Amino acid sequence: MRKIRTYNQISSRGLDRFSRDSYEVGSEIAQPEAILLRSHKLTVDQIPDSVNAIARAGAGVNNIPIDECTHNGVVVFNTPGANANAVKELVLAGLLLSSRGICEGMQYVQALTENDPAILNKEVEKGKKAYAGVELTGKTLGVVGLGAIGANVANMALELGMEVIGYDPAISVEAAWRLSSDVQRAENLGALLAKCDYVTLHVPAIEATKGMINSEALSSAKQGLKLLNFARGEIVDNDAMLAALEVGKVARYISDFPSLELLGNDKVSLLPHLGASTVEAEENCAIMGANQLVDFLENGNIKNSVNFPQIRMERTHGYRLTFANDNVPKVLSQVLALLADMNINVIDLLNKSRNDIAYTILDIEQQPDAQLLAAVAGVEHVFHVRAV
Ligand SMILES: NC(=O)c1ccc[n+]([C@@H]2O[C@H](COP(=O)([O-])OP(=O)(O)OC[C@H]3O[C@@H](n4cnc5c(N)ncnc54)[C@H](O)[C@@H]3O)[C@@H](O)[C@H]2O)c1
Ligand SMILES: O=C(O)[C@H](O)COP(=O)(O)O
Repeated sequence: MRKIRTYNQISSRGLDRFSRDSYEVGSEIAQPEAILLRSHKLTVDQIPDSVNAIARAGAGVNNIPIDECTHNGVVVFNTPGANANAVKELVLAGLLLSSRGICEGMQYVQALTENDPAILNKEVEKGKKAYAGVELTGKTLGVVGLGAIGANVANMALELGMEVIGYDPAISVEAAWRLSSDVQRAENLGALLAKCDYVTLHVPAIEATKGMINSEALSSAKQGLKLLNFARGEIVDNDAMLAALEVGKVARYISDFPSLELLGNDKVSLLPHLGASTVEAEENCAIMGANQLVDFLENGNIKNSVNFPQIRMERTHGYRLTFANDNVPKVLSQVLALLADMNINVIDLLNKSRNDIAYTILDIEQQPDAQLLAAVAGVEHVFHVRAV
């Protein structure tokens, strides 16, 4: 039986992808071959040597120690785009919440104690002026990060009649294809902030983005900016944000990532990390993550990994082994020479690389035994070998 250790609540539609005959899946499993999780902050000591793969049912992988995984040959997957629509819809709610007195108006109505319908109606009509807002149509939205979510948000905002300016220095070709040509391009973050009434963040939490919304960035913002953060808390410097709210530079901060210093500020609206919490997104992410794990564990194929190359080879009639190595010359030729010396015929092979690592799928005539696996593992620069 293959063992999968789960963390967090994973949709049963995804867990059903692991056939009961071949997989044992649960949150108490010891020595798993793979881990399937959502936002659980995974520590190195929670990744035993038995683990070959980790799937994040979601987009952000800042809760996984990627470098250590790569070093140990552990393939890390995420599920790009699987929850993008859910986040886009909540961004729409965020835009409306920051524009109209929706929550405040609801609180006002809820606090009314009047029993007479006519007087109640009078109070409603008298009170509403305190909660008037502005419309989105005609305003300018800045979208920082134009990947799966950002592109969806940008296109949606155009349909709402907003002007849209995007900033993404590392935009992928696929993301650029998804984006409407009506989205204007900002050369840098400061230029975007200077022109926008609303800014929404959709970048991953990486070194380059942590604290990118700091006092310097906010100083270039238009007075009265409404900032939406459905990306990660650490992308915004909260002290700088509180100072900008104090002087009205930022009129409203909507964030999916509560933190102590933000609690209780009436210009800040906090949600409990709800961006991807829809039935549909949870199912999409769990199904995609589980499918990727199954294909990797059973065939060695890799799709949507954040640390290993994309690779897929059709099964042949032979036996399969896979290995990962430092991306340096002569490793593959040494493994092939070793097979030749052992008189083992190769049926098919595929080799791909990504940055510093290479990964090979090799179909051979003979079932790989412990001696062969140890011999491949012994080739200099090979750091992970698996019979699949
Ligand atoms: N609130 C939630 O529940 C929720 C749900 C899904 C994703 N997220 C967060 O949103 C992030 C984005 O998700 P996605 O699915 O769109 O990911 P994605 O990988 O499709 O898109 C991220 C984009 O950010 C761009 N980018 C990277 N560095 C940048 C920088 N310095 N400046 C501007 N752009 C930069 C990348 O080029 C890419 O196009 C995730 O990493 C995650 O942290 C949050
Ligand atoms: O990065 C993501 O996909 C989101 O933050 C969703 O996280 P969750 O799966 O824990 O809701």
